[in-house]
Amino acid sequence: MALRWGIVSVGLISSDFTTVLRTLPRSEHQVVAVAARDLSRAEEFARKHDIPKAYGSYEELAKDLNVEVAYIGTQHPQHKPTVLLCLAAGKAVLCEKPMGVNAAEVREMVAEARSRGLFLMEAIWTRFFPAVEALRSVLAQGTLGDLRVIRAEFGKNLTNVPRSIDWAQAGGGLLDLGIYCLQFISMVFGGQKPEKISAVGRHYETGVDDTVSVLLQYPGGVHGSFTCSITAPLSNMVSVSGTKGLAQILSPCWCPTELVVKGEHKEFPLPPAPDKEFNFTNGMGMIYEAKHVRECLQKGLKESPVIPLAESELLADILDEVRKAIGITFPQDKH
Ligand SMILES: NC(=O)C1=CN([C@@H]2O[C@H](COP(=O)(O)OP(=O)(O)OC[C@H]3O[C@@H](n4cnc5c(N)ncnc54)[C@H](OP(=O)(O)O)[C@@H]3O)[C@@H](O)[C@H]2O)C=CC1
Ligand SMILES: O=C1OC[C@@H](O)[C@@H](O)[C@@H]1O
Repeated sequence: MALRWGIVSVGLISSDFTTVLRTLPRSEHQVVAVAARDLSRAEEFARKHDIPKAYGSYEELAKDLNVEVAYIGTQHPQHKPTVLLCLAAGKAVLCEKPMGVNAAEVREMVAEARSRGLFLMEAIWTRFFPAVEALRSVLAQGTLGDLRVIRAEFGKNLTNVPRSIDWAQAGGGLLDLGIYCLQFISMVFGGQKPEKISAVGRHYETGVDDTVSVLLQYPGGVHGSFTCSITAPLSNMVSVSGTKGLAQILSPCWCPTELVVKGEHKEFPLPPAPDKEFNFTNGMGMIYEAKHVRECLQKGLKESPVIPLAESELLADILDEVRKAIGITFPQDKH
């Protein structure tokens, strides 16, 4: 039975995700509706992607009984209201990262999903790439020995991307790029709560975070560190080091296809996407999370075992602490 998707908002990532869904067998995934704040834009998107139903409001899509799961592709501050809207209408939800602007928002969404017995997942698509699955396998086999340190970097000049420098839209590197680094560190250290968090960083002229470095001490004398930046290019790699060796996820670490383990290079090419256009790097890699959502729903799961809701809450808690440490507050923090 095909999983019936509704796409909420017609922006850049929504276009990429819809493109990916339409490469999948129609017997497994179908995009049945799309909604935007403006009907004409929704209709244009529907024409581009051959979607049967277009709405001029998210509310109308939420009421569409033919939609089983909503994909939330709005900008950060609009994630919570649209997630809550779709949950209230009984939809399963896949929400783009970061699911919330802060931990309070994430917890509100998680509580709502749990109270309604509905599936909710944060689209940390990185965790579903074969290269990252291979890293998890290497770690589980003890190939690196006793872990000592993990480092991650993600920096690119995003000052030409309006939402990235817009304080009102919760811009900056931490929520947008830093979350990728942090989720690697948290994954490697088993979703444990760090014992100590410290951070230094600079603000961009619009009040969002520009470049931030974070140090995280975990139980057992191990630690992780990351740097994210919206103005300076960084290596965009992840390294995991233990007493028996080093593993590296090569750039682009947030959507990787290459893993190096103790010097041995392994490639995990994306599925072919002939004549498909994407707005973002390795967009075809969203196929993995899309398949995962369907697998979860077929099993009757209410959350992903790969990116559990408690992990989304933990990531948000840590990012809150980092923002507080470097003096970045958003309007949502005042509630
Ligand atoms: N997984 C990944 O690889 C990626 C994830 N993302 C995530 O996806 C989300 C969207 O990013 P992206 O597609 O670049 O965003 P866009 O700039 O394309 O905006 C997405 C949608 O947000 C709505 N929107 C835009 N501006 C405003 C505003 N000021 N107030 C209210 N709503 C607004 C619009 O919805 P409407 O269409 O209804 O008008 C727009 O289409 C982000 O949270 C980002 O973190 C982004 C890129 C890659
Ligand atoms: O998640 C994303 O992918 C990498 C960057 O383009 C970032 O802005 C985007 O949100």
